[in-house]
Amino acid sequence: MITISKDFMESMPIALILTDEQGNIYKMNEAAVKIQKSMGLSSIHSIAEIDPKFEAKALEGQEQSQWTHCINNCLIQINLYKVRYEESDSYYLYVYNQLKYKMNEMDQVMDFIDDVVIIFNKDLVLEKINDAFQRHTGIDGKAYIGKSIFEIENDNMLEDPLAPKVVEAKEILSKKVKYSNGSVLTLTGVPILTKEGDIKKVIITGRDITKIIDLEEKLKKAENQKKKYYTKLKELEEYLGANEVIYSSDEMQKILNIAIKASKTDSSIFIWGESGVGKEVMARLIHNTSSRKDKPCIAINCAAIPKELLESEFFGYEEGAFTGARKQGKKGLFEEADGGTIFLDEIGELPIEMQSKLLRVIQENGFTKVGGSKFIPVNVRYISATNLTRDQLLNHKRFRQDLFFRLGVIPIRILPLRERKEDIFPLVHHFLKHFNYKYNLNVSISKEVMKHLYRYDWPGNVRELKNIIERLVILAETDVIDEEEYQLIIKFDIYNHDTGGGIVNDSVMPLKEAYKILEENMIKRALSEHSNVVEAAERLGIAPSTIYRKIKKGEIHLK
Ligand SMILES: Nc1ncnc2c1ncn2[C@@H]1O[C@H](COP(=O)(O)OP(=O)(O)OP(=O)(O)O)[C@@H](O)[C@H]1O
Repeated sequence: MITISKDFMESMPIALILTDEQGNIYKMNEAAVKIQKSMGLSSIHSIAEIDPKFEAKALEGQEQSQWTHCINNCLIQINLYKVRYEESDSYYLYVYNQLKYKMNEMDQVMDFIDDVVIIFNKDLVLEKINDAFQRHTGIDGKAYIGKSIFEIENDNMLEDPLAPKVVEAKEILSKKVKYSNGSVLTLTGVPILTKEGDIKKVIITGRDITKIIDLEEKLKKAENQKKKYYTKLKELEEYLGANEVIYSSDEMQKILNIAIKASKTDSSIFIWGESGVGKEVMARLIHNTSSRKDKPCIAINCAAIPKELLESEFFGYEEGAFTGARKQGKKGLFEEADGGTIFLDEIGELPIEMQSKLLRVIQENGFTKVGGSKFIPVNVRYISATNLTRDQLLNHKRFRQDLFFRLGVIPIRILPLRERKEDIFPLVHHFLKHFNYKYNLNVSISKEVMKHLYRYDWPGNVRELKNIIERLVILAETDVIDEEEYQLIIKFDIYNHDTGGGIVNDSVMPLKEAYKILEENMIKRALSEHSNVVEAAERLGIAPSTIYRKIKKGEIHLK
């Protein structure tokens, strides 16, 4: 152990600090006081106040060691010795040697960058490394400045290091490195060559991709989950029969036989039937059993689209076709349905001008967009539906015969529910299962209630039955609905389920309810006095789509 004197301490131009084993400062020379002041510290008592890391070195009992560190942008080399001072007990002597190297503007800029920058000289001695390295990896890279890459051990940064490979290959190389703090960086090493083609420097840049990897993993998990949910959904669909046509009557069996046969061809199909009998359900079944099942089935409610928008909705429009048009133009429903099926619901409400245009599309197997001149070929199967009678549709000159013959190659008539009462029983069970599952309940109905449902006329057909079952499931107070509870729940219905259709409105009731009844009455009267919804709506001063919406929502029951 060397012995140092007071004179030696004072005469040395480099900073010297003496501490005891715990790092408590015993003596500092003038140069050390300068460093202390430059750090903005008025007085220091422990070496840990300069940097806790130094104290750790002494505590490790290192007798002699050397390391470099950055203080105030200056690179300091520190030597630690165990010494005897003036013949007294042993002390630790910290010798601070400020290296010539001083952080310049470039280094400060480097420290601002979020990506890692590491620079090695031609001999692979670490010249510069920015703060980002420590931020991302938790490793104090600056402590290794001045050391050769081969001297630096014990951290992942240099395990199988990239720089020697770049020197060898003299080309840009990349690799992914995982650090002990869990971060993953992609490092890219670029060789800087002299004119002669020798290595001058190696610059390594690194980007923290931990978040990207996390996201990738999350995405993978989400994809797997999506697959699982999709399978579950399919199972559920099967369980709940979401796409199923429920029936047990011979009449419905015959209708289905025709529909399935028809689905194997590309012929147009025309479905007749009262509102809510299941025309759309049938159309989807035909599409799903046809060879077009993997292509879209686009349903268009001809009465719900405002007259002025029909053409652009059907065929789309070109850029700038009219004021208010979308800049990039728009695909029409026909283009969307290409290869698949178009279901033209409420076809009887299609204005006469659109009927001519539709006829042309069917004849030419293609169309031009609004404002366009290019012919767009289209291959679709047409399924049309109406709740008008044949007489209402054809005998009032509202529908073109030629179009009807084109659309109605195969006619299918779905009977109202009251004419196929055997279907009521399976439908009730199907909807009970469906809504019990949906609302997580376990409601069933008594035999007496089933008798009521069977006796009832169902002017709103399957849609009305579905609505009633949903209401029973939601409002039931007990698990098995008996007659008394049924009457209570049904009491507020605008239809009297026992008589099969009379309006109950002879008692005082909330005005909202009364208004609903009046509204339904008026709409029904208008519909019975006019041959189609458009005329009825005109008379009532409302849009045809409002009537259709109310029918769909079960607010209007048609008989
Ligand atoms: N046979 C059936 N099996 C299962 N659900 C059915 C059946 N028939 C109809 N539904 C259900 O009843 C409701 C009405 O059916 P859909 O919309 O197909 O009737 P629609 O005749 O097309 O009515 P609208 O003429 O008002 O358009 C839908 O919720 C449908 O799922």
